[in-house]
Amino acid sequence: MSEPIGERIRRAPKVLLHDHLDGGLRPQTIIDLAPEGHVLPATEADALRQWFEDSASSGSLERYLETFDHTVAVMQTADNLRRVARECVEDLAADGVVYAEVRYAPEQHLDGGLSLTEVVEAVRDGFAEGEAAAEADGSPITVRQLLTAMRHQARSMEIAELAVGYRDDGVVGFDIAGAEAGFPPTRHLDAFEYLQRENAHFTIHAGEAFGLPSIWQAIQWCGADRLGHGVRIIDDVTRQPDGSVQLGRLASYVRDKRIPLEMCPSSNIQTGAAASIAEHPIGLLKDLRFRVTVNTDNRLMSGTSLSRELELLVDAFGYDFADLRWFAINAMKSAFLPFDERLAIIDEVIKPAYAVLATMS
Ligand SMILES: O=c1[nH]cnc2c1ncn2[C@@H]1O[C@H](CO)[C@@H](O)[C@H]1O
Ligand SMILES: [Zn+2]
Repeated sequence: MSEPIGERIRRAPKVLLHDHLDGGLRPQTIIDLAPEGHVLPATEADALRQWFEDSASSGSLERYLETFDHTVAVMQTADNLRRVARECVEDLAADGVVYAEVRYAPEQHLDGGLSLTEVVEAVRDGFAEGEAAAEADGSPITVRQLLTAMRHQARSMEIAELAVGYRDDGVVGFDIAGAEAGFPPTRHLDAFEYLQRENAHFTIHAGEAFGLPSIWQAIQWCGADRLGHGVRIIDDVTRQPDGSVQLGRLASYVRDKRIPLEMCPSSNIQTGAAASIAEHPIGLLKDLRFRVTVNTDNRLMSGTSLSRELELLVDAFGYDFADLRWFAINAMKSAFLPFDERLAIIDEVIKPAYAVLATMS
């Protein structure tokens, strides 16, 4: 009997560039670690899991982000951060992810008295523990940190400096996240200019809850290497009555320069950035050969995994393992890991595994 498609997708090596540490906790861990006096919306794991998914599905990014109060609250000590980081790596490895960049905002983890460097080191240690456990378990994975600054706050320069300070110690890049409307990327221009002078890498959440101006600023003012979501680039793509497709100047630039789009289908449906998986712009953008990658965003809030996101796309667009290989290689090419390490994963892990999978389809 042939193996179910979902199981084959899970076993295929996958690459994840956009996953929030504070958006991927196990419900039981939240219950275990909730501090005295913090009232959770549910005290049983399945009910809590459901609450996150329901509450994050309002159609508004702002309301979606409110759910993070309950995850960030349990990530305020070094022990807790280490556990959450270790479990994150274990969960990704079990899902067949071989390389991941996991992001979080260090400035949101200081309420228990930790310093910014203590936060980064606790996550680093948890990732290392998770990598060791996955290796022992026969599912090796490499995980690196992206440090996020919250776009409504004013600590981006400090967080950019932190990212550069830890660039040889598990941190490969920088990001800004949070409510997009009203908080344009140029608000943090000094941080982006600093990172460019330091030859450092960064991605920017843009084109999710706000449209083309946000994407344009992220690329042309701030110099983003990648776009977090970037889904609204579709507003600069026009289908003519004869069925042909025309790209505007910005969309052309993004495609010509091979700027990676970190697309997160389920998350986009929950925040209203896309109507359904079948109508998600990823279908057309992939056909047009944009540098598309597939991501989870927040596994807890979306009740998802990278395998599940891919399976949804397989169902909606009829993708096969050649397409999944293309996504994995696109993502690995777009990673902030040094080139030689990226190449090693592509040549030694991804290509051999998909060569076997292709013969099975
Ligand atoms: O899709 C998103 N768009 C914008 N911000 C987000 C998204 N998902 C999570 N965060 C924000 O990023 C912080 C650090 O991980 C989270 O606390 C959340 O506020
Ligand atoms: Zn995100």
